[in-house]
Amino acid sequence: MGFRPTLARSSKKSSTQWLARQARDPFVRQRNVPTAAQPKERNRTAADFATYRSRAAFKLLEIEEKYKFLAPHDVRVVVDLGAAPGGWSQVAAKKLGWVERPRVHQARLPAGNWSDTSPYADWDASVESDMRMNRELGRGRGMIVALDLLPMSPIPGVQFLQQDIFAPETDALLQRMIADHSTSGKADVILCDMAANATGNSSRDIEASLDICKAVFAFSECHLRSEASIGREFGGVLLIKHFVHERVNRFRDEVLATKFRKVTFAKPAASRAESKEGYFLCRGWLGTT
Ligand SMILES: C[S@@+](CC[C@H](N)C(=O)[O-])C[C@H]1O[C@@H](n2cnc3c(N)ncnc32)[C@H](O)[C@@H]1O
Repeated sequence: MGFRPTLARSSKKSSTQWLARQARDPFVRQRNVPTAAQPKERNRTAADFATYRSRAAFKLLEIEEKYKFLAPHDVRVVVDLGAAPGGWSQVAAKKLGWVERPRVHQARLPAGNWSDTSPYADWDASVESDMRMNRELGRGRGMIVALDLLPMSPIPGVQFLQQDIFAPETDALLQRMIADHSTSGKADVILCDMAANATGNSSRDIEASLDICKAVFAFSECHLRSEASIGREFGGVLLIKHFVHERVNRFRDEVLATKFRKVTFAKPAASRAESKEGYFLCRGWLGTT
């Protein structure tokens, strides 16, 4: 059913603003009115809006179109942290040459207490069948390793792990997934669009954003390809969402900027102006010395 602006009149101010914003949002309009006149956001076509699962996909597309860090042919393993519902994974898989078709694959860990006894048995079987299917499909180079707390429906070229980034076993599980697709055991690109639920308390929200940035940086320290580790000219890339704040900028200056050749701030047009989110694109991981 299409969006009805009359609803806004009987609502409170905040919901009125929300409804009006939804009405202007080309991604939402496309989803609500699939057969109506097709909107365009900058150079996006209606097909683009129909293709991706989230408006977040357009943020990654914009940053990627400008900096082309997924395009190089030696980018084969991309980790997508905070991936659900899957827009960024779709973009990354496409950039690696995967084509979305009805036949899909997905590696999922067994639910329940898999970590208590022999967590890897079922999983190994699932990864093996995944890889066989990839070979049969013969499409795309490399793999996207995606993680989220929430479930995510399958995308070709994407292996998904439903898990908390902060859980102690997550690192080892992601490491196994990366190693399955990379001879060096390292990821070429790490993406993080992860966000904790906003509390409305800005210092708590900043704290949560910093916690995520620190956890993802620690993960990158172990799993991102460096110039030395891989004998390539340019080290790996980390794209990380954050809430814009001077404390986070300090983290950029004191941590990110010392470990990457170049750190660039990005605020794509697809990110709402009123949102405090921004992205750090960190290129050229120098490695740990
Ligand atoms: C903005 S959404 C990501 C949208 C995604 N990039 C896309 O294009 O569809 C942020 C995601 O981070 C996930 N998330 C938040 N905290 C997390 C955590 N501790 N571990 C794993 N995922 C988390 C949320 O479940 C949510 O799906």
